[in-house]
Amino acid sequence: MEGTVYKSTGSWYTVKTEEGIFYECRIKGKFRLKGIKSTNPVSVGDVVVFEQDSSEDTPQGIITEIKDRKNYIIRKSVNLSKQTHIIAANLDQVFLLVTLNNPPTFTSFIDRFLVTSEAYGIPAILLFNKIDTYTEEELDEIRYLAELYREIGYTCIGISAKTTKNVDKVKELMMGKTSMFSGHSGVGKSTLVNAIEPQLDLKTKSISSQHMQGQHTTTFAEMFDLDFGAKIIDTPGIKGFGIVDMEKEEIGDYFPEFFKLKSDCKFNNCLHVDEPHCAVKQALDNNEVAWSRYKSYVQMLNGEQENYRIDIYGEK
Ligand SMILES: Nc1nc2c(ncn2[C@@H]2O[C@H](COP(=O)(O)OP(=O)(O)OP(=O)(O)O)[C@@H](O)[C@H]2O)c(=O)[nH]1
Ligand SMILES: [Zn+2]
Repeated sequence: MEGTVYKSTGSWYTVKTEEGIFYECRIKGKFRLKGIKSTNPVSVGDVVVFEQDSSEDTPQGIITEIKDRKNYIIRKSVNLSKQTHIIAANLDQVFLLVTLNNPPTFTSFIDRFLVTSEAYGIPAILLFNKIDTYTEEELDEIRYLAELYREIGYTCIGISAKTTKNVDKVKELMMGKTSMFSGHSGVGKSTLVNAIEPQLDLKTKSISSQHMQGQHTTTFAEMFDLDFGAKIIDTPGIKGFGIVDMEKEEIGDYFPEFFKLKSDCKFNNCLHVDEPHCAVKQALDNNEVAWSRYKSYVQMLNGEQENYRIDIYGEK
């Protein structure tokens, strides 16, 4: 039988079949996954093959195979430094909630998030939340940012989770897909999920309480079916989008507007810093590339671990 993992609690996995039946499954033996040392072989969002265990009253099964993932997000395991924990797999898209203030979301954070999503291969959408609270000046800033990121190719929507302004547009984008919401604490993730599906009572609040963070508690992601034919993956206690180790030469490739120009740089391994005849720097001088983006890029390039390798889960 085949199904999708909706929940994992360490040794048991809740798997839903296409017929809509939930099975509690375990893993037989050890799964080796190419290239990643993971503390959990199977994660929420995985499509798995399992054998039904007919000896039990409640539907149970044994997972025998994991189908290839189209993508996955990870976090470093806290105590086992070389190990990673796969938080979720097979996401169709991720929404980043952004607010200008309360809390402030800086472009460096947005850019780091977008680079990570590019590296993961997960399309990202920017939701500028709390538009009901902004002054005309602040709205101008939002419009400026939205235009900047639209130009690069990212979908941007101004919303109010509180008044439900444009929440229907978010739902439209979610239909038929598996999504995740990210953003700093207080940007309105729970409020938005509530506006989208009031019946759904996410545990985000209780589990993500501050004292749990930073400890080596394992956070269990969970997938939920929404009434209008969408799925969301909730990751209690996880605010960010994880870590991707990347080489300096790769970083520029995850800035889509830089990547487009790269073939016009004189050197094919151009880092767009001091090299002569660099198309990115040229575009920057012509105001065709945003300074804030270039600044984020240089920050990430200059590598200080905290700039891009930082584990932004549970960030404060
Ligand atoms: N005015 C206004 N307030 C909002 C909006 N969205 C959320 N809020 C408020 O912002 C505060 C934080 O919202 P939450 O939904 O708890 O934020 P969160 O992102 O889930 O926060 P964490 O659970 O800490 O990650 C709450 O007081 C909400 O009522 C909005 O669109 N407009
Ligand atoms: Zn260059």
